[in-house]
Amino acid sequence: MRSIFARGLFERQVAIVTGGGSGIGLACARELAYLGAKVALCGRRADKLEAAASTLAGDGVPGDDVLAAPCDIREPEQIAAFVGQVLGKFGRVDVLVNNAGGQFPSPASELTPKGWEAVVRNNLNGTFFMTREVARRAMLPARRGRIVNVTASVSRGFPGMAHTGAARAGVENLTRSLAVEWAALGIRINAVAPGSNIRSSGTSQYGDELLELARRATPLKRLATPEEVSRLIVFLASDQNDFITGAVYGVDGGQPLWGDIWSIPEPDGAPGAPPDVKG
Ligand SMILES: CCCCCCCCC/C=C/C(=O)SCCNC(=O)CCNC(=O)[C@H](O)C(C)(C)COP(=O)(O)OP(=O)(O)OC[C@H]1O[C@@H](n2cnc3c(N)ncnc32)[C@H](O)[C@@H]1OP(=O)(O)O
Ligand SMILES: NC(=O)C1=CN([C@@H]2O[C@H](COP(=O)(O)OP(=O)(O)OC[C@H]3O[C@@H](n4cnc5c(N)ncnc54)[C@H](OP(=O)(O)O)[C@@H]3O)[C@@H](O)[C@H]2O)C=CC1
Repeated sequence: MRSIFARGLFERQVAIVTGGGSGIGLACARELAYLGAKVALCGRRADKLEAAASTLAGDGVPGDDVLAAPCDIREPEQIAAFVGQVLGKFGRVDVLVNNAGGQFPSPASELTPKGWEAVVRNNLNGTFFMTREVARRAMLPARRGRIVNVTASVSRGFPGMAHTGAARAGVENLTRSLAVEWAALGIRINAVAPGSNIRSSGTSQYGDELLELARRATPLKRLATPEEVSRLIVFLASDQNDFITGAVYGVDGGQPLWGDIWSIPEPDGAPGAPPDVKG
């Protein structure tokens, strides 16, 4: 089953999915296209985008309904050029899924200014500049639009990846601010926060061992698929969602509610054991 939603839900609509070349973004692009949207995908690597376009063609999506073009969301000029391409080809943007993102694990004390900035630009600045560009050039003039920001489950902090935790928390707060600023202008904006327990091209970079730790730390005791994240994004991106804005939803099997998500090494010199409290 490609979608739990009725075909035609996105008929005549145009959706941008950043990071649509793989994982959760590709699952969203496939589902949106299946439901009738014309889709525009971006990412940094052309080969991933070409493979994604072939996947969509294999799904039966007409080539004219797909635009896949490189764009590094850390670069505002590239964002402006990409949005220009989308408007040139399709003439409108109804849906924006800010899914592109990523980081690298590092103890906070080892993060260099360049490394910190790279990740904040990737996850916070890129999301804001893409949103601003699409809003100004398409959604605000049309007085309609649905934006979904894909963040990460950071409500308990993100030890071992403080840069991305801070950036994702920034996106969540941005989501609330824009929801109010643009409420009267026909735009709804929400965030979806996957746990570290989604089996995707993204988490495969961290290895099976970390995924197994995440599975065990998940009350539902399994990993999820990108499609299970996509269906919530797609609902929030649809016109059927009119009354939800400024919300952040976890798709995480209850993971933030219980136990260690993963272990990070004890810092040098830290006491290895809890204090003896016997009296
Ligand atoms: C703990 C438990 C975990 C547990 C982990 C479990 C988490 C699961 C939850 C999350 C899942 C996902 O997000 S899934 C998605 C995962 N996918 C990704 O993360 C891939 C995307 N990430 C990236 O592209 C990179 O991390 C990012 C930095 C953003 C962009 O990389 P680039 O190579 O373009 O970066 P550059 O601009 O060249 O590099 C800038 C600087 O960044 C730093 N830098 C870049 N890569 C680095 C690296 N691997 N290790 C150290 N430092 C690095 C260096 O200081 C670089 O400067 P120099 O030293 O001068 O070069
Ligand atoms: N899978 C999971 O469990 C979790 C995922 N997430 C988040 O969900 C989102 C999707 O992740 P997932 O599908 O798993 O992982 P992927 O790594 O498959 O997806 C990330 C996508 O973002 C693109 N991307 C990364 N940086 C940039 C950039 N600067 N400009 C444009 N595109 C970029 C990548 O393409 P390219 O390399 O070609 O640029 C890639 O297609 C990400 O934001 C991720 O951090 C959060 C928590 C958990």
